[in-house]
Amino acid sequence: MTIKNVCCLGAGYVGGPTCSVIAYKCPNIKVTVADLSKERIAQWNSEKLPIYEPGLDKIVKECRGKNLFFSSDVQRAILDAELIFISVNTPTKNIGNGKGRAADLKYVEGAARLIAEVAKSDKIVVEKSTVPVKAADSIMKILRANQKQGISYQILSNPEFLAEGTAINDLLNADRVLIGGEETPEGQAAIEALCGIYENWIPKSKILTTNTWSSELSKLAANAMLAQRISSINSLSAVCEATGADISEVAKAIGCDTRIGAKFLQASIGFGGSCFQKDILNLVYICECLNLPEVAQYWQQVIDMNDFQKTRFTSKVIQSLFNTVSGKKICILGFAFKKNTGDTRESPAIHVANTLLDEGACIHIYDPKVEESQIFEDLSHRQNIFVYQDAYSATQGCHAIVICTEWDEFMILDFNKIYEGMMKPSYIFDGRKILDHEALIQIGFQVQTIGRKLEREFVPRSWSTLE
Ligand SMILES: NC(=O)c1ccc[n+]([C@@H]2O[C@H](COP(=O)([O-])OP(=O)(O)OC[C@H]3O[C@@H](n4cnc5c(N)ncnc54)[C@H](O)[C@@H]3O)[C@@H](O)[C@H]2O)c1
Ligand SMILES: O=c1ccn([C@@H]2O[C@H](COP(=O)(O)OP(=O)(O)O[C@H]3O[C@H](CO)[C@@H](O)[C@H](O)[C@H]3O)[C@@H](O)[C@H]2O)c(=O)[nH]1
Repeated sequence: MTIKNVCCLGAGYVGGPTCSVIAYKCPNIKVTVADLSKERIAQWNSEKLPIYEPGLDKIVKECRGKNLFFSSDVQRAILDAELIFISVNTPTKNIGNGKGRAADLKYVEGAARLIAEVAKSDKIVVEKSTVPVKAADSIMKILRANQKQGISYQILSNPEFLAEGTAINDLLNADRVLIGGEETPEGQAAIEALCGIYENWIPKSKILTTNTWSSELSKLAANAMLAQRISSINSLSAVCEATGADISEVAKAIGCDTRIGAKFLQASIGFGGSCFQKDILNLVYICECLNLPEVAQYWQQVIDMNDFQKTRFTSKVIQSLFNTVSGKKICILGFAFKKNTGDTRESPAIHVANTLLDEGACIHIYDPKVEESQIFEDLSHRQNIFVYQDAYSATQGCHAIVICTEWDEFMILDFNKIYEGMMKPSYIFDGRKILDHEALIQIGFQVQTIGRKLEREFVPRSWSTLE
């Protein structure tokens, strides 16, 4: 079966880029991205897209109106499509059973019920959202319980592995595409149909097909393993700070072992983003439900270590500033959870800002891509927050700078100029290990970073030079 008409429910960080790339690579397929939010769809149809992702603008502008459409007419999109991606949000439940841990599947269920209500022909329904193992079973039950005569459904699991900031490259050059489905002839035919879409640009050898449950679990497992590496290296960064070892040197030394590999060993202020914490909590909850408490505790440690790292870093900032930040101006450079995105979900910068505000500090914030309104919303519209449009004005008159996101532009700032405008002693806390610490110390800064002791006696610049 060759698919000619695809729709995607959910025009978010996954649905938008994924379907744009499908449209771009498959000019013969009509792709409609549909969302219940009229506002989000209007943004996708405007000059300024709702998300910032390098390379996305070009692809959307090339395909939009040709074979790529953004629509809030969800019913129409479902009616016309042969294959439907469900790419809706699956946040952590915030009420009831499993509160704070289990994935909330209300939007997935809502999408399934909508398909059941509207569909008038056979549909392949593809789980793109990250879901607990066995979620496809629930979707199938809803669809089949509401099945109209003569209509049949196949459910596939096709988790998405893109990372924000590199989404387009990840989609164009995926390490692998994973498709799980039923082991029946109909299930296999549906898998073949979805493979047919990806084969337009992904080599066959990189398209893995499995049973549905392996596919669902692999997504949670991949995120848990990636986050575990970050927590492991962050735990060692604390040992480095206490001993004089340097975490960058340690990461390089262990990463050279091809069995370990160099990626995802960047010690940091802690991982953020909408996925890692949510998906590990989900895995922990599943393990508890399966009566596997030891396995649940094992993965819970990855999150506990991340919380420890965020708290440890923020405490260091406060302690270094003579154990009080009350009334001090502190500049946070970078508010997104990583560079090259405007996304702030679970950003460690939120933790840093809130803790400093609790201690009475006045916060100056600059991020190249995060909207001012988003920062105020993330910090619950608290007092003493000032958002700037560039790093120089944000740091002016501040006692300290805290680097929370590894934006490239922070590496090439004129720190001599920044130093002149700051209160003395001037502190920099580099939570991303991106700056030239030796050069900053030469300028006169007091510098602290992750995973490396940089203790220097405080000597103001004028005392240290013989004039
Ligand atoms: N953000 C990522 O980098 C990433 C990567 C891989 C997987 N995922 C997973 O993909 C899923 C989506 O994540 P996201 O970041 O794109 O979420 P998002 O919040 O950006 O977007 C979800 C969209 O779904 C819409 N929606 C909800 N119910 C709907 C319905 N019934 N019909 C149509 N639209 C509906 C919402 O209005 C929202 O715009 C999640 O399960 C997430 O875990 C995310
Ligand atoms: O060595 C590293 C790598 C990452 N991070 C941090 O970890 C977080 C997550 O980064 P990253 O994984 O690059 O971005 P995400 O967009 O959250 O992508 C993750 O989550 C997605 C959603 O499930 C998956 O699809 C991706 O494969 C997975 O990498 C960010 O705060 C990074 O700064 C580190 O601290 N050190």
